[in-house]
Amino acid sequence: MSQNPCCQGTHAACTERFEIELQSPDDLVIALAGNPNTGKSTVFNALTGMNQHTGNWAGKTVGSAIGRIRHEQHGFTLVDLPGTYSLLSQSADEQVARDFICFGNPHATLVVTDATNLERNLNLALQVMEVTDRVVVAVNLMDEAKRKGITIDLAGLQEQLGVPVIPMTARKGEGLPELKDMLLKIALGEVKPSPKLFPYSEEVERAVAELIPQVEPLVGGVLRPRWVALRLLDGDDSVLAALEQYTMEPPRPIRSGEVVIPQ
Ligand SMILES: Nc1nc2c(ncn2[C@@H]2O[C@H](COP(=O)(O)OP(=O)(O)OP(=O)(O)O)[C@@H](O)[C@H]2O)c(=O)[nH]1
Ligand SMILES: [Mg+2]
Repeated sequence: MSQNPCCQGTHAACTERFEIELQSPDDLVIALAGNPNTGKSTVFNALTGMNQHTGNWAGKTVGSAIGRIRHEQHGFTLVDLPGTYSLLSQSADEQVARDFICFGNPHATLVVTDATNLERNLNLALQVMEVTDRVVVAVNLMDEAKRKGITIDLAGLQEQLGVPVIPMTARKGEGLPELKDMLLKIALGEVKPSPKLFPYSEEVERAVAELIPQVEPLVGGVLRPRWVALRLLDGDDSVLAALEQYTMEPPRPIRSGEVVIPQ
């Protein structure tokens, strides 16, 4: 099974940093990201039913939900991240989403998008694709798009992004079986997406190329040097602090803050 390089120890050690307890060390961890109001929680609830609980991120007031499912004899732990427009760590929500995708070592990240607002939503998807290859884009609210007369070239989108695109109407459960199958294939490494990263201006690309050799020894093996170089050019060095925080010995997990929703 493919692992992120940050997972030098066990996979559980990675998720413990986020106070997420895996039921089994073989659990496949899936992160759910997306802009606010795109139906993330609807997808999450449709997948997990009531088999979920809320968790609090260490030292943060931001809540998240953690759910478990079984699919094709594999256990999945799903982490519903706060809705964000970007991963640029300008808010606590964005920082939580960024940190989990970067350091929580999910086996796959699902980006839920709104079919009626795709252009704006793809911004986050493109940012996630800069951090990890293991991405699925769900185009949700397909019923709303149809109602508004919006048609989406799904095959063209998939081709241009280089990652699997799954159309969904989560409210009616449409697209869920296809989504589960794709998440499993990516988590097991049977499908290896090749995100097509969009080049920045010549000037930015030149600066990135100059920075990469300096960034690589600091972050190589854990984060993508290109992505870190882009963050530093943005004036955001919080990613380096996060790197230090999450690559230290994991703290002993405290789970007393978790609220279990009765089944
Ligand atoms: N028509 C339609 N509505 C949907 C669909 N999926 C979700 N919704 C509705 O969209 C609204 C937002 O859904 P949520 O699941 O709460 O969205 P979210 O992304 O979790 O929202 P935040 O957590 O607030 O960012 C709700 O009213 C859902 O019922 C869908 O496929 N079709
Ligand atoms: Mg939600």
